[in-house]
Amino acid sequence: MGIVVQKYGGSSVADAAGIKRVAQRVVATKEQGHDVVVAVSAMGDTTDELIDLANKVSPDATAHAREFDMLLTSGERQSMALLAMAINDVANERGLAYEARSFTGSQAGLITDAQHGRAKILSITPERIQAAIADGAIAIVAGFQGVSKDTKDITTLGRGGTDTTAVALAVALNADVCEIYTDVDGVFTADPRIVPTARKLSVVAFEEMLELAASGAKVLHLRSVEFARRHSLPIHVRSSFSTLNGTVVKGSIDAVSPHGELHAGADAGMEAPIVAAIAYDSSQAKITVVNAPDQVGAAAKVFEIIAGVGINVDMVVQDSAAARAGRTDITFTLPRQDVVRAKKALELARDDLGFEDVDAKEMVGKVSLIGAGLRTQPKKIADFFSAIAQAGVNIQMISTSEVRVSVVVDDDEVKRATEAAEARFSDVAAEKVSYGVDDGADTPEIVGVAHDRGEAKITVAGVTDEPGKAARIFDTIADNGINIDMIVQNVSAKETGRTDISFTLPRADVKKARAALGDIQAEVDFSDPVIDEQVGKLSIVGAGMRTHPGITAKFFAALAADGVLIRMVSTSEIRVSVLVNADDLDRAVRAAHRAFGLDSDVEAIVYGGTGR
Ligand SMILES: Nc1ncnc2c1ncn2[C@@H]1O[C@H](COP(=O)(O)OP(=O)(O)O)[C@@H](O)[C@H]1O
Ligand SMILES: N[C@@H](CC(=O)OP(=O)(O)O)C(=O)O
Repeated sequence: MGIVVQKYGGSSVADAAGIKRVAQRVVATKEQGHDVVVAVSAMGDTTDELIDLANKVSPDATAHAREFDMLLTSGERQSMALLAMAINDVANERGLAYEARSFTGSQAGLITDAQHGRAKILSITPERIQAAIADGAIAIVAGFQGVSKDTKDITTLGRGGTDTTAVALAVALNADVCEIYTDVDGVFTADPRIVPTARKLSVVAFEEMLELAASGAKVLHLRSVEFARRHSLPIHVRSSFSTLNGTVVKGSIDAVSPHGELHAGADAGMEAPIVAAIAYDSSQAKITVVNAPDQVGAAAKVFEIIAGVGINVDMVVQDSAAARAGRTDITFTLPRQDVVRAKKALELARDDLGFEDVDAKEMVGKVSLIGAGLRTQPKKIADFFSAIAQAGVNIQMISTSEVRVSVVVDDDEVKRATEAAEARFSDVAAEKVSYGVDDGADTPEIVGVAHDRGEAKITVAGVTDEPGKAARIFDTIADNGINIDMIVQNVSAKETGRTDISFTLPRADVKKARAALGDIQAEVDFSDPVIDEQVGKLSIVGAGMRTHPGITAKFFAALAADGVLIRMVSTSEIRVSVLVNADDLDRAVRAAHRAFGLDSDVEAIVYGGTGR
């Protein structure tokens, strides 16, 4: 039989009893005749405790990047050695003729770049693991760490990175399957700690799992899903505390995947971002509801009206404009043939909704960069914006996802923008995409709800609305190694010719972003950035939203009914994300889950972990 790679998270090896339980499981797999390789995380909350300790010793501990990584990797050294001992005890007791051997990431051949705290895997040379397997041994590999190709220093892949270690090893060793063992029975329709009535999903497509992971469902590390998708390796997420089958992550939501291969060039590194295609679509229109009251339920009403006339919206952006307290603009794109009907329906409701105007632009188009690993490597996104800016094309709207970055531009500029992007990414070709994929009647509206408490929002207000400004801002952010998440560029304040650009980013990067923006403030010319750290992000995800109209309306109405104010909206093809006040987040997650009929009658079991 073939190789099985298993990953055990911190919650599965939280104490001595947990380690012994996992050892039994590993041996049981070996006894079934498989070669077994295990990636293991640090015990329980050890990594958090090490971080707390470092912060007590040194006020700016992360600034000592090399030593910080050296410290954190010690957590995995403990658990790998202890697990190997426990397995060897089980083997001795049973008179089995094999042993377990532990290896650090470096010994396992995990070669990374030199970015401490967020190193990317460049290659894996697993000779020692292969030799151990050839000896009949069980190899235990320390999670979330490697060694830099250039500096030879020890690096970490980022929090939660052991999932990525496991998947990368599975790919390098040509394993049959990668099993991720955790403290819940699989991937659920929402975090079972927040929504006890969440249901376990039996299968999830890669793109849906990417969006869930990118939106905060920490059951899988985002990069592990990206890795598995590139190499078509199924991941089985299951509990180490039960014998139930879990969730298999596999397959694509598209019968036809984006053309171009999802493989990077030879030396690009195993996690290098890939641009598979530039896609364009000139059949779009755009509507802005100008100066709507910024209050609970306003966005819901807009999309209820649109859904009421059977129109399916595509991109949606909303941001509470910093300059006009109490007012907001809501912009969305829709098929061109529906624009007159949508405008009429909205105008009939003007008094009820209290907005100032409906601004309809019939002739817009969308240009998209499609690929892999885009969000965790922001340089490609910045490159895309700058190619379009250099062609003199103004970006009117932006939406980003794990697998796609889209911009809306004037219809007569679609060609120029597409050609510029194609030239920048010269090894890919452009394709016209058609929407309205036939998913079949039984596709669920959404597969799940995810939330994220780790983000902050920055608004750069008063930016001159001309080509190149967004590119310059995001270039600077990318140069500082900050991954941006939601990006909303408002089309507001027509009279001033200035626009607001808001984005969300990991809260831990706020300081760095503030400094980076300070450096270009005079040159790009914008007001002081407004920073809000008391926010939470809520996302609904599912391929079904491409074909079921009214998903946005239903989502927003559920939030409004629970009194949740929507602070910012951004969408991708298969996700709608909103930013809400941090205090509203848990309530909002439950309201959305209920509204889409995802609640189950039985309570989900959380076997361990502290949820930290
Ligand atoms: N959609 C989801 N499905 C399952 N678990 C989720 C989901 N979203 C968030 N989680 C959380 O992910 C946790 C498992 O991830 P993590 O704490 O990193 O575990 P481990 O210690 O195994 O690495 C679960 O306990 C659960 O609270
Ligand atoms: N111990 C590391 C790596 C990891 O992947 O942990 P876990 O599998 O317990 O989420 C962390 O806490 O980030």
